[in-house]
Amino acid sequence: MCALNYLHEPAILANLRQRFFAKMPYTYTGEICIAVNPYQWLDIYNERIGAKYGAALKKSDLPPHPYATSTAAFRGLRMYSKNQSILVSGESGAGKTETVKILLNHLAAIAGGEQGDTTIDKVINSNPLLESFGNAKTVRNDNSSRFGKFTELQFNERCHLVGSNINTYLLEKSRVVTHSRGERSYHVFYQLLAAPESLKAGFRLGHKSKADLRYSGLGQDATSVIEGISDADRFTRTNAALELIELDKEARAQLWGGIAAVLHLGQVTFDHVVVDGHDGSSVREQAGALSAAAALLGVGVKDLAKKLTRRVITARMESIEVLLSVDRAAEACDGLAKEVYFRLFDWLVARINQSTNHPASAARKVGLLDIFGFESFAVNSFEQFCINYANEKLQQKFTEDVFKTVQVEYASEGIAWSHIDYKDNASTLDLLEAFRTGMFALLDEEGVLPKGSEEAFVTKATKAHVQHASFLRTNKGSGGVEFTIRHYAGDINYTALGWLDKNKDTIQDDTVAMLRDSTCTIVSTAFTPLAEQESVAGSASPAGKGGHKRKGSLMQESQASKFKRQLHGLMGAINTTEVQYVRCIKPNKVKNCKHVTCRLNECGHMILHRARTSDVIVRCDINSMTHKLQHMLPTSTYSQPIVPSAAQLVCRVSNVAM
Ligand SMILES: Nc1ncnc2c1ncn2[C@@H]1O[C@H](COP(=O)(O)OP(=O)(O)OP(=O)(O)O)[C@@H](O)[C@H]1O
Repeated sequence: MCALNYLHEPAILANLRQRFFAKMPYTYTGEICIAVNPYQWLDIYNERIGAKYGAALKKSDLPPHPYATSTAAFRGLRMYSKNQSILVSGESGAGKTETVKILLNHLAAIAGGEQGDTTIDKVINSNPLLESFGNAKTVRNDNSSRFGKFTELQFNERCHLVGSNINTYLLEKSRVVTHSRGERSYHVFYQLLAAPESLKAGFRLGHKSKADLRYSGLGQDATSVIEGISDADRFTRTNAALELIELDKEARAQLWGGIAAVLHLGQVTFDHVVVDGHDGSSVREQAGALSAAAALLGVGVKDLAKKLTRRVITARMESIEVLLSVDRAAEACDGLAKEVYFRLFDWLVARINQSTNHPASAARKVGLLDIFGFESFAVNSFEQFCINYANEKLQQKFTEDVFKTVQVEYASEGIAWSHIDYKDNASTLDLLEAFRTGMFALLDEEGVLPKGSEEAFVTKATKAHVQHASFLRTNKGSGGVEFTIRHYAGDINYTALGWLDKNKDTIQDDTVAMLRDSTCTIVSTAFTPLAEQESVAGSASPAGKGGHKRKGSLMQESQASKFKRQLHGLMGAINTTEVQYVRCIKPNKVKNCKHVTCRLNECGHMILHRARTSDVIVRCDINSMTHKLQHMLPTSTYSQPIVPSAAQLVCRVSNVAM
């Protein structure tokens, strides 16, 4: 990119586009590797090519490739004993997860393992295993990771790969109970339902298919099948991977039992009842869904029914039971299903770590970050707020690394340089995370008030930040719960509806206690606070060696505080390392290799546009538009501007040779 005659947006786009069609998906911008998802498996990932990159003396000797990034990280490790991180970013479907796998496989190949050690196999196979539990089909990606992941690869003194430790972030809980049309829930549900009938019968799912069950059957149509993937085959693969991380038959049965229990919870329905003159609800136990869920979770059926239809409120040392309406009971049931799934996922991550994490032999580390990109939807909720906060943090790190350090270095070495103007997002971050007055703190504060509301949260935030350049109150609709944050990548309008509940998002303490006392070891461990697990580390307890922290609900940490804490931990870990960047770009929305439609936004971020095959939509500065288009596409004709605005212009360019 740096070798281009004109380094401006259209030239960057044209370069990437040309290379994409020439089957060269990778391009360097300085040290950064830009990866345009090729949407076809090119013959550029194999041992021979990997070895060539591993042995290359100079990066420029070979075409751009993520292998060069992993090689640079490995060299930093071996020659300078410096821990490394590779941060892979991009929007959903841009290719982050596949890129991380390419990097991981290459690092494993060039480092090698100790003779007879099966750790490398476990480390590599833990990826598809986690994908089964944490990935789902979405409209944007057939295998979309619904969580963030930081994998620390551990190397010994001889730089052999000896272990790994995974930290995960923000699993999308809501997907367990609902998903949009054309999407699916987590892969494991479909894998279990495609398992042999004899096995399914053991989980009381005999002759049940995905369409028969509420959680897996939502929005069923032709798109709920993933092209080229057999759920039955994947079930076998997932089981083999569970075996590889040393989960015995009993533990595997318990884990699948937990997944089946979630599906059964989705089938539980409630009837209206009157108890002592008060309205309440009771479980309609026709199809045996509740008893199946209770048996698989290892709890009493009466106890479970009670937890779903009543709530215990403690005030001034006194506990009273409140009956739940049919709607509230159904919500409690969905809440339980989400929490069980979330805790099982967390348990699995810890179990993988138990099998692969060898901190005592880890002299050095390479961290691989695969985290959700910036999100902007028609309605942006709490999840987008957290995700975009994470992206602000990473952007700050990126800015510091790329611009600040270069400037400081140049100045200290007395090299003449012209001032580089870049957007510093420190004040936006302050708005979000400041102690007491930051948006997260205000949300937490509102959440503990007896009569707290989202409207009051937005009103308080407006009062506190009315002067802040990155905060805008949006006064339209939604009962005063809208506000806008001026992020580095653009303005995002948030709707705070339901945020107080989402921020708590825990089930009742007495329900946690019931599951902690489960006769099923995995369920019981999953609901036991980490500190307690450590003192009773048993065969199904992953706490012994895992670096994964799990908190008991009794600690009542809000989701926002937990995510903030995790993110600070992540940034702390990254800050102690030398960082390499891979920026992934999605070339089109139709997930194919013959199409590219993209634009850069004001901050230089690639954004998609739906367009006809022969169209390219270009967004650029109004003043230099003509010059840029002519430079970029000299043989094409372009139409009159279709969306003029003060600062920008979007126009459609036709007749572009493919
Ligand atoms: N290097 C590659 N070669 C060929 N196809 C690829 C490559 N990278 C990604 N793909 C294709 O793109 C799809 C989406 O990639 P991937 O799952 O890595 O995206 P992602 O950025 O991790 O998305 P999400 O944020 O939704 O998890 C893959 O399932 C695969 O079909």
